[in-house]
Amino acid sequence: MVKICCIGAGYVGGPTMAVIALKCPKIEVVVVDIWEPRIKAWNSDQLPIYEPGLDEVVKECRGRNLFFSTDVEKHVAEADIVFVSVNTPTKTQGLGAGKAADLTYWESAARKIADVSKSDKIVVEKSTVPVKTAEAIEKILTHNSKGIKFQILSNPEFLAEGTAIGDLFNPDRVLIGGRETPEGQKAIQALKDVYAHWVPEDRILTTNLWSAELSKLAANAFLAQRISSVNAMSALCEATGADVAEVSYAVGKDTRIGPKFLNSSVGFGGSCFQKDILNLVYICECNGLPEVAEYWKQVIKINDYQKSRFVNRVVSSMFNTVSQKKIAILGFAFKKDTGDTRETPAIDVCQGLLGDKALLSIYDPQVTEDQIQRDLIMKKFDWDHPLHLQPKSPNSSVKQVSVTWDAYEATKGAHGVCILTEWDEFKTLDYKRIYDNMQKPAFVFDGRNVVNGEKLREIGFIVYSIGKPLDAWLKDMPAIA
Ligand SMILES: NC(=O)C1=CN([C@@H]2O[C@H](COP(=O)(O)OP(=O)(O)OC[C@H]3O[C@@H](n4cnc5c(N)ncnc54)[C@H](O)[C@@H]3O)[C@@H](O)[C@H]2O)C=CC1
Ligand SMILES: O=C(O)[C@H]1O[C@H](OP(=O)(O)OP(=O)(O)OC[C@H]2O[C@@H](n3ccc(=O)[nH]c3=O)[C@H](O)[C@@H]2O)[C@H](O)[C@@H](O)[C@@H]1O
Repeated sequence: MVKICCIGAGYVGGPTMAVIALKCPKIEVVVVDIWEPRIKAWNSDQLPIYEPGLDEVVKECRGRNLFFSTDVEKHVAEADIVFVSVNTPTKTQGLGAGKAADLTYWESAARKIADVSKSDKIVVEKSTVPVKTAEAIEKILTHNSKGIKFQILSNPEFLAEGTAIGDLFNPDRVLIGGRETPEGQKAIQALKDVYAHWVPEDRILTTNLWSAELSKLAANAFLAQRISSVNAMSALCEATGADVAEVSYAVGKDTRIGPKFLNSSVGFGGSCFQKDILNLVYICECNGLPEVAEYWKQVIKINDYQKSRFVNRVVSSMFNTVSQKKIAILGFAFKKDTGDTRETPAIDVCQGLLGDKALLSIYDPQVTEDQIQRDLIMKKFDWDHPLHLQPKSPNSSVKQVSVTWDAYEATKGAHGVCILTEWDEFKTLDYKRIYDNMQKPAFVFDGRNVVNGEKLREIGFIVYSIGKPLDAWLKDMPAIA
């Protein structure tokens, strides 16, 4: 029986390995992590991450050929294929701080593999890493390997949160990069055989190591670039009376451009887009390519601009001050169908409003008060370290913030409502009831274009929708970005 071990039981390691176990009943899959509570949760009925469809997959194979354990050494030693899916955060200190990937966790995983291995192994980079990481990992492994042979493969993951199970069941492609030697090709074939249990052969792409590593950074940069492009257009739409949804639709009808990933928003979030682009920028700078670095940096700059533009719009519309005004925040996760708040635009928007002394009342169907308070206090990039290794936040909370489990409670007595995540339930709230319980004039700032602006205007709201023609009220109170 082929044995797979995955180091890192997070948003990628957990779902990916669960699907491999489901599709390959004859392969034993063990997911290991140093973070005990997380492994405990994987072994319970309350999985550590919320992901539609994940519970069913785990239930079917946990205990059969899928296991979760903290015994990293034992399971790495026994495995034929070791996936590494640990954190690769942005460095917060030292050389490359604020841009370069922090490979501390990767290096520690690689050293562990080298230390405990007694047989040859295929080591698979599942984490997103800088191009050329495999070379460094090879050095660590071969340096300590006591004659044991390791083959390194790059097999980046392209799943998106909220749709992870569907993405894993039916991937656009599986990418495997390896050495062009006979041993490298043999390792590629072994991993191909795993995916071939359910992925059609023409969707399994094989490349050299560096192409695979770089393709992952490139794919995220291209995706984020589309959002920044449409968000840049949204500002121009507001200035000219064009409607960004109509522009996106018309542009996306060109088959060369395509319709996906053209939704204007308050900004992209999530654990990877910003981190991976910063990493790309750093790699370009290190390779003496400042123009290329500048080009990609602009994707982040527009994203930051979009978030601050939104805050400015809120404040300027409300007579240039939100001091002591209750503002309801609907949605805190970085997108719908996930409880993940890593790099969510809601953090920047809330911090912006708090900077203007607003009182925030936050509701998200999947995010706890504890998480929200931690996010609002935490320093940039600290969030991307394993929870038990994150710097302890001061034992305090942001006093001007309250968190509720009910949208109507959050909006009661508020001057304004900001919609920051596109949860489906926000489309069907009783906005008349919300309006009746708010201060007047009552504002809705829709950062995801989920509500029907016309209907809300009929109720009496002043409505701002990203990239849509502006209400007369908003035109009279221009926001300075
Ligand atoms: N979250 C996502 O949707 C995607 C993430 N990625 C990439 O996958 C990688 C992992 O991301 P996530 O799963 O989101 O991170 P995560 O933070 O949810 O999980 C990483 C896990 O690795 C564990 N870990 C760290 N060092 C360890 C060590 N030495 N030994 C054992 N366990 C260790 C941590 O305790 C943590 O549970 C990152 O490189 C990320 O860029 C790639 C595609 C999608
Ligand atoms: O490397 C990663 O971590 C992953 O990053 C993204 O996945 P994810 O961040 O989970 O979610 P997305 O659906 O890409 O959304 C990212 C952000 O962009 C925003 N977005 C997305 C699409 C759009 O049209 N407009 C828009 O503002 C979302 O609301 C969200 O805040 C990529 O889509 C995955 O392919 C990749 O594997």
